[in-house]
Amino acid sequence: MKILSTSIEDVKIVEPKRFGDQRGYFFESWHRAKYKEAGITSSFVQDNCSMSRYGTIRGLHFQLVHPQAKLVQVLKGSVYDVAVDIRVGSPTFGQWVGVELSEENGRQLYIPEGFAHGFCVASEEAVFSYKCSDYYMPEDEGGILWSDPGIGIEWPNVESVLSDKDQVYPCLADIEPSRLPKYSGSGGGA
Ligand SMILES: Cc1cn([C@H]2C[C@H](O)[C@@H](COP(=O)(O)OP(=O)(O)O[C@H]3O[C@H](C)C(=O)[C@H](O)[C@H]3O)O2)c(=O)[nH]c1=O
Repeated sequence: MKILSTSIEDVKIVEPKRFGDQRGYFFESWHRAKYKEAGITSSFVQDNCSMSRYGTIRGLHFQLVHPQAKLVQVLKGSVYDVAVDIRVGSPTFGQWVGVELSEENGRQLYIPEGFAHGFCVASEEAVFSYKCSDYYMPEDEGGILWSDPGIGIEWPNVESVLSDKDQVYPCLADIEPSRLPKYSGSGGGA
């Protein structure tokens, strides 16, 4: 397994070792001891899976009181995956990381607590699978507009297919700081 840094400390790209043979391929998608040794110490409690068609954008979502660190990957297809640092007080507050995740590149992205997360589907369909370090709490969910000009995410040029709620989230600058997670120093789970 390889761990790659990104422009935001604590957001890591993980490249699990893939074993290919005449049947196809195998890789370990999670291994607590090996990931801990690599600095990813979150204890995940919920796995999610979604399938989305070309052009879908899901996000930017976060939970406030029950923040979720995530280990995300694409099992089929390809997405442009984005993590935005929304931790009040963070030196990289408002900055974002975008990474292509695909079945082909086999990459995972580790996103610590305190980030807004979203992705855009660049293939005909994408099956997106991820681990969360806290349970889904709909009443605790917040969101930021995917096209927030103050963040300036460079999404790939695709039609944007969004849920009703994802179309009306506020921009980061319009959210009360008390409604955003707080920065508690680097190493938030990574
Ligand atoms: C997230 C979630 C959703 N649901 C139910 C609630 C809705 O009836 C349905 C679809 O939910 P939603 O439209 O919020 O799904 P996404 O837009 O894929 O949300 C996710 O999108 C971005 C990319 C994320 O990182 C979050 O994990 C999550 O917010 O699944 C559940 O039952 N459990 C869950 O954990």
